[in-house]
Amino acid sequence: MSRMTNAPDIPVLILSGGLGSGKTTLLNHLLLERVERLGVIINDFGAINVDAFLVNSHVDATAAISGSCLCCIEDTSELDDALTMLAAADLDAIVVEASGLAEPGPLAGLIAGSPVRGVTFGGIVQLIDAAAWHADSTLPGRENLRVASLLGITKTDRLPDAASAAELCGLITASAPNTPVVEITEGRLDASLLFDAAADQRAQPTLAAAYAESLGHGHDHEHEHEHEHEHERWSQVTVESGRGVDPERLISLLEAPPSGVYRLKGAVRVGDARARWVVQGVGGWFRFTRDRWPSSDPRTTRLVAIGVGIDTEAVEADLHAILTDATEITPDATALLERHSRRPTARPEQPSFEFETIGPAWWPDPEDD
Ligand SMILES: Nc1nc2c(ncn2[C@@H]2O[C@H](COP(=O)(O)OP(=O)(O)OP(=O)(O)O)[C@@H](O)[C@H]2O)c(=O)[nH]1
Repeated sequence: MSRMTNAPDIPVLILSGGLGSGKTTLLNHLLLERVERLGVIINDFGAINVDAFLVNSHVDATAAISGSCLCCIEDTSELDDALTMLAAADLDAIVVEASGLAEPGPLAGLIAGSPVRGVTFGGIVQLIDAAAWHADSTLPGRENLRVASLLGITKTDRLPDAASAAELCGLITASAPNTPVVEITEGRLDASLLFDAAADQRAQPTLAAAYAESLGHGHDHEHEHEHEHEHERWSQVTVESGRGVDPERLISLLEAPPSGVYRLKGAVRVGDARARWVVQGVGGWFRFTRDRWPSSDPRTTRLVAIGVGIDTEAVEADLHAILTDATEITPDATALLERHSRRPTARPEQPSFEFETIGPAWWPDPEDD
């Protein structure tokens, strides 16, 4: 349905947070709840937009921008086109899922200064991965925290105790005293908090407007990038194939990812099985869940590995080495898959299984946990 001409501007919310911090999980939760008519723009750093394939099919309207972080695109026409397309749809809100390497401030500046009619900047929800913080004590920079309208701490279930969660919350609040902080487990956020943040954002001038001003957005499409890009150190390797994967080799890759690889994600086919196997590796953990291929997808295996200082040729060879043309799955392989996976469940008390990897030095020493 197209939008009435006198309808209010659609708020555009930015969902940001480090690699694997839980953005897609939260977005899928919002889409499943179906409390609002949502449009989404999914930005992924990889050449293949794996996230676009992992976002729930209940989305009302969607656009994907791949291959770079939105915060550092020089030509904003792809973003403007996506916003123009979504602005014409009958939506309550648009969520931009930023890549895990994007900087929220400049991205907010892009949205706040966008010349597209019918949309308005609706705030930033910034996720902080408690497990990543516990592993290496790093937090997003103060500016990244302060520009957010809502801060969400994810994966507190992986912290050793409640005191660690309180310590993390205290550190965040010290950096951004005026920003509400909530815990979000397995993506379960009360959607009204998100949309209230958007409403507040519209009611008052924000840091985003200052970013828009400093970037010169709204005046022309080409702009200088003065902010430092943390992600220049990161590289990615993708594989996309009509072939399936060998379960044993896949599990071995997840258990011991190539050196420097922090994030490994995608969806794979195993033999001729009709199930889709979603692969999620973050830091020292991996998850492996079975769901269904969307009807629009011809069961294509897609994997992306992202890391620092990785030997991209070697990683590409490692990803290709798990592919196979075999259509039969042996009983042993089936048992292996079953042992490592759980069907996704709507019941919060039954989260899907997670496994700790025996990965390289990047990973926290299990003894430290
Ligand atoms: N234990 C635990 N795992 C979580 C939680 N939220 C998300 N995860 C898992 O974290 C992994 C990464 O989640 P995603 O939602 O894909 O993270 P993302 O931020 O979209 O990842 P990128 O787009 O690659 O940056 C998945 O295996 C999720 O199931 C949580 O609260 N607790």
